[in-house]
Amino acid sequence: MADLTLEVAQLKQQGVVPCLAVVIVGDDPASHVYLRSKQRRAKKLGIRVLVKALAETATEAAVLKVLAELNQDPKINAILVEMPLPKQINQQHILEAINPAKDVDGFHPINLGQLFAGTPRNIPNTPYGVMKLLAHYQIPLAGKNAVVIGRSVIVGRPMAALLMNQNATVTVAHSYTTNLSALTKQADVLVVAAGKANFIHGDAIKPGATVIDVGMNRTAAGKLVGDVSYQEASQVASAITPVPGGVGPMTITMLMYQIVKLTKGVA
Ligand SMILES: Nc1nc2c(c(=O)[nH]1)N[C@@H](CN(C=O)c1ccc(C(=O)N[C@@H](CCC(=O)O)C(=O)O)cc1)CN2
Repeated sequence: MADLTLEVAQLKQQGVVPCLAVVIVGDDPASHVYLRSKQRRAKKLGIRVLVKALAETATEAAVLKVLAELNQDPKINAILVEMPLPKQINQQHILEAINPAKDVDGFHPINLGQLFAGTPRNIPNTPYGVMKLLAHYQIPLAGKNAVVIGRSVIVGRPMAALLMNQNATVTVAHSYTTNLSALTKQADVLVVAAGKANFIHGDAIKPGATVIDVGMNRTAAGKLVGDVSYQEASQVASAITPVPGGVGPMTITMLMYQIVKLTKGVA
C-alpha cells in the first residue's frame, strides 16, 4: 500500500490539505472512542478532521442540512457519519444524502452498487481492511468456501461482494439461518460479524480455516472481546484475527487510505 505520509506531504506541496468531515450524532461512547482514534491517526498523517457534533435529540432534517453544507464545501474531500445513529434518524436517508464522490465509507447505494457490479470505487473500510489482511497473508480465495456471518451494510454485505469479486464461493448467514454450524464447518474463510460475544466456538470451525473476527463487544467487566472464542478457535484455525488489535485498526488504516484517494480524485 502507498506511503500515506509521503502522499499527504506531496499534496501539501501542491497547496492541498486532505480534509475529512465526521458527523457524529449523540453520545454513544463507542462512537466517540472510534472518532478519537480516527482523529489521532489523521493527525499523525497530516490529514485535517472537521467534526460536526449534533445532540442525541437532533432531527433527521438537522443532519441532512449539515450534510448538504459539507457536500457543497470544496475544502471537504471526504465525509462520514458515525454509526449507529439515534432511533429518530433513518440511516438510509442519511447515507443517500452524502455525495457519492465524498462518501469515504462507501455506504451510498451508488458505491455499494459499483462494488456489487465488480467495479468498486469507494469501499466500506472494515471489509476493505479484511481483504488487505487476507492479501497480506496470502490467504487463497479463488474457489474457496467463504462464510460471512452478518448482513449489515457496514460489514456483511460488502464483505460478501469483495470475497465474490475474488472468486470465492460465498455464503451469507444471518439471524434467520438454520443449522449455522453445518455452514461454518465448511468454511475455508470464516468472517464473523454477528455482534455477539463468543458466538463462534472451536467446534464450529473447519480445521485449518482462516477466521476473521469483526466483533467488538464490551463485557460487564469492561473488557473488549470479539464474536469468536479466541482460545478455542486458535487451536483449530490456521490463522485468526485477535480482538482488540485485528480488524479494528485496519478499518482506520483503510479510512485514511481512502481519504487520500478521494483528495487526489483517484477512483
Ligand atoms: N461511519 C461508520 N461508522 C462505523 C463504522 C464505519 O466503518 N463507518 N465501523 C464501526 C466503528 N469503527 C469505524 O468507524 C471502528 C471500530 C473499531 C475500531 C478499533 O480500532 N477498535 C480497536 C479497539 C478500540 C476500543 O478499545 O474500543 C481494536 O479493535 O483494536 C476502529 C474503528 C462502527 N461504526
